Amino acid sequence: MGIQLGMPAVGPSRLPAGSNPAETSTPDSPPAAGHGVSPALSPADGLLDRYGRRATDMRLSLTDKCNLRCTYCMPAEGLDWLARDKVLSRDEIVRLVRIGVDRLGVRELRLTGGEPLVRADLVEIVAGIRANHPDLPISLTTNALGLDKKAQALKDAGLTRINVSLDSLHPDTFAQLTRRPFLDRVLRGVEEAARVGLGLVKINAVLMRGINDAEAPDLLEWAVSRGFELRFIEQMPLDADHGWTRDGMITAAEMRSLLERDFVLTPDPRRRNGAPAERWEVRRRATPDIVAGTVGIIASVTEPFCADCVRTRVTAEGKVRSCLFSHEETDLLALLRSGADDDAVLRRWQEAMWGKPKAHGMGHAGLGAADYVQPERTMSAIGG
Ligand SMILES: Nc1nc2c(ncn2[C@@H]2O[C@H](COP(=O)(O)OP(=O)(O)OP(=O)(O)O)[C@@H](O)[C@H]2O)c(=O)[nH]1
Ligand SMILES: C[S@@+](CC[C@H](N)C(=O)[O-])C[C@H]1O[C@@H](n2cnc3c(N)ncnc32)[C@H](O)[C@@H]1O
Ligand code: SF4
Ligand code: SF4
Repeated sequence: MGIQLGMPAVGPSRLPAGSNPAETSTPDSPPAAGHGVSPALSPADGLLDRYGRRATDMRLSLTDKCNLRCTYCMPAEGLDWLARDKVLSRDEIVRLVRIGVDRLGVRELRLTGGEPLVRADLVEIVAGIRANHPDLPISLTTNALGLDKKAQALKDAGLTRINVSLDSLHPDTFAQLTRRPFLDRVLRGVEEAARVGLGLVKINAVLMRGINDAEAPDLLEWAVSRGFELRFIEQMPLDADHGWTRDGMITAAEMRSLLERDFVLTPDPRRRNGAPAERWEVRRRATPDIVAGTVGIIASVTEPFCADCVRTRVTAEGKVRSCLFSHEETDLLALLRSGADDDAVLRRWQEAMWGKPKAHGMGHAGLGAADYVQPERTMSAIGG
């Protein structure tokens, strides 16, 4: 192992049995070196952090642009979009993924944004990554606008799976939440993704009090009857309008009780493996002996999963964010463009991840707590 400079062994395999230093019951301060002071890590250490977590799930934002304006994410007027030359090019993306996978232990890739489908070279990006990594799971999180025209090409290029964000099946509610009247187009995109075999299709829905919360059981019925896996998401304080409140948010517990109107939920026995979604088997009340499908609940606020976090994020500008809620970023794009070799890039990436906060961008979990400071970037600019 490459940890030197008197650093204690902190990798997961070297932790005391039964303990995880990222659990909220442990002290807020890191177990070793202060923030920014990283030990000499070898490539074999991968994307290890001070709390012993190792990131294997790379989430790469392809653009900050989007054609929707979801109220919990973007302001109505949009944002100041990045100039094209400030954004990772296809070749830079392919190279970063290669370094992550071949050198740093990345085992799955999520392409996100902004809206990844607005990138004209999306199919070429997927094909370029797939050419290097025949077995890498590559998934896309998208609002599905225009997916009906691109789904087959994406499948052919090597995309494995898709997550579509869809908060309502009612045109008016959809338009209220996204500030755009495009429900039909999104539904066409979802259907085409399923048709070409970009499955298992997952659907992401953020529940907003008084807007789409009452629709939760209908959304679930729609999803399970089509073989989709729906995930309900607690709203996080990452919106441009700073409109989030703890009381306004629909909690995971509320979500479960909303669904109980029509369904019985029982814990899914499969392992969670650090995934944001806690999964439940779904049975309709009318046919309680038949498992109709699965639902996931993503309780980032009330039931945080930071202790098992395996995610590393790279923004469209090529900056590493070790946590969704980080206040620090590490520029890899400038390094790539300076002619640096792969070793230099991977070292910088490792240093960034070593400084990963314990939870929610802080030394403890607590979205919306008195000491929580919302990051400057919105969810769309981070890469959700
Ligand atoms: N707090 C927190 N929330 C996250 C994180 N990653 C994802 N989420 C939340 O989970 C939602 C769904 O993320 P997706 O990228 O669609 O999918 P996923 O759940 O990570 O992955 P799969 O189940 O493998 O498709 C996001 O919109 C976020 O709200 C994370 O690292 N931290
Ligand atoms: C930022 S979007 C990027 C990809 C694509 N535009 C989409 O909407 O799927 C990724 C995910 O973040 C979620 N999201 C955005 N803002 C959020 C917030 N404040 N709290 C929780 N989830 C949020 C969206 O619902 C979406 O599922
Ligand atoms: S959640 Fe996705 S679709 Fe909605 S505004 Fe944000 S980036 Fe766009
Ligand atoms: S908030 Fe940060 S540490 Fe927690 S799960 Fe998300 S990215 Fe990981």
